[in-house]
Amino acid sequence: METEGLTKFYGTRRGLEDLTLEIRQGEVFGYLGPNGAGKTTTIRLLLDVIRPTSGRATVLGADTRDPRVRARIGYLPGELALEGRERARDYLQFLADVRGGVSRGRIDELAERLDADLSIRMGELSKGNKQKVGLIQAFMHEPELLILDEPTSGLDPLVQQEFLAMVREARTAGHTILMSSHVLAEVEHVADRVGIVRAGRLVAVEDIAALRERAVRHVELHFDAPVPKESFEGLPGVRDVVVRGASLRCTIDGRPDALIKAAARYTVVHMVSAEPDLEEIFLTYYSEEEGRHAHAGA
Ligand SMILES: Nc1ncnc2c1ncn2[C@@H]1O[C@H](COP(=O)(O)OP(=O)(O)OP(=O)(O)O)[C@@H](O)[C@H]1O
Repeated sequence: METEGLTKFYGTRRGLEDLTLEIRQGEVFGYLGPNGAGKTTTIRLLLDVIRPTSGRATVLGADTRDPRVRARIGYLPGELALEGRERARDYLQFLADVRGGVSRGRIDELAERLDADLSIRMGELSKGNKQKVGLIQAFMHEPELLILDEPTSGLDPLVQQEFLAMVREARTAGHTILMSSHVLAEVEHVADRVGIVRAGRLVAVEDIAALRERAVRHVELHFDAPVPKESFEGLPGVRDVVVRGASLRCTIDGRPDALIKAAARYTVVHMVSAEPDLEEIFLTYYSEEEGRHAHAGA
């Protein structure tokens, strides 16, 4: 998937401006931004639901306007309009018959994995069940490209885990996944890269692994005897050092290497290291001036 200078104005209102982005085959790309940032606008442009004011986009090697490309995409819209008296299973079966390419038993298999009740009438589905039906129709034909707008909204944590497993399986099959969210935590365990969009502009594209390496980490070390604070002060990437007797607390920016090597001179009896807080770095993108973090060659 590739866009070049992709721009959409709704009258004078900016939806998306000058998006140049490439998403590689077989990668999971997290598309992040607060409400109104332009995520849905981007997705609608990729699906040719709306047409750009300027710029261009290709998906699966074809122009977005090529009608043949749509069948190779699985799409979960942000707001699903599922209504009526038809039962969810009949609706999904109808879609499967129209689209083709859905193997026998696939709908039931996905429903079981997501714990979806397909006997319910569409108009009576809860928000969570609606989302599950939306996911089933997006995944059922095992599309080469999955475009998922806020896929985890309304799902409980267990179902979210199952959904992430489905995303990983799609990646293993060589498929490409673009998923939007306004929360990094929803995508960080599965995405290879994230793009951050704000007020209609892409402000950063980051490798999740690189982001994790730069992330802030809070660490606690317990020794078998009191340690001198001086041994730990001024170490590269180590700050906020507090020593109380045989315990040390500090914050690490990025790699813990210098701290580990300094600690190795003493006897460490216990260590606590919190998960790196990616959210902390991520939020700085929102408070920075627009464009300051712009990376070329996304
Ligand atoms: N049909 C429309 N007519 C006019 N303005 C629109 C339209 N759709 C979106 N916009 C505007 O374009 C901007 C981007 O909206 P978009 O829906 O793409 O954001 P988003 O990142 O998907 O946010 P959300 O998470 O709230 O869906 C917003 O300022 C929005 O008000």
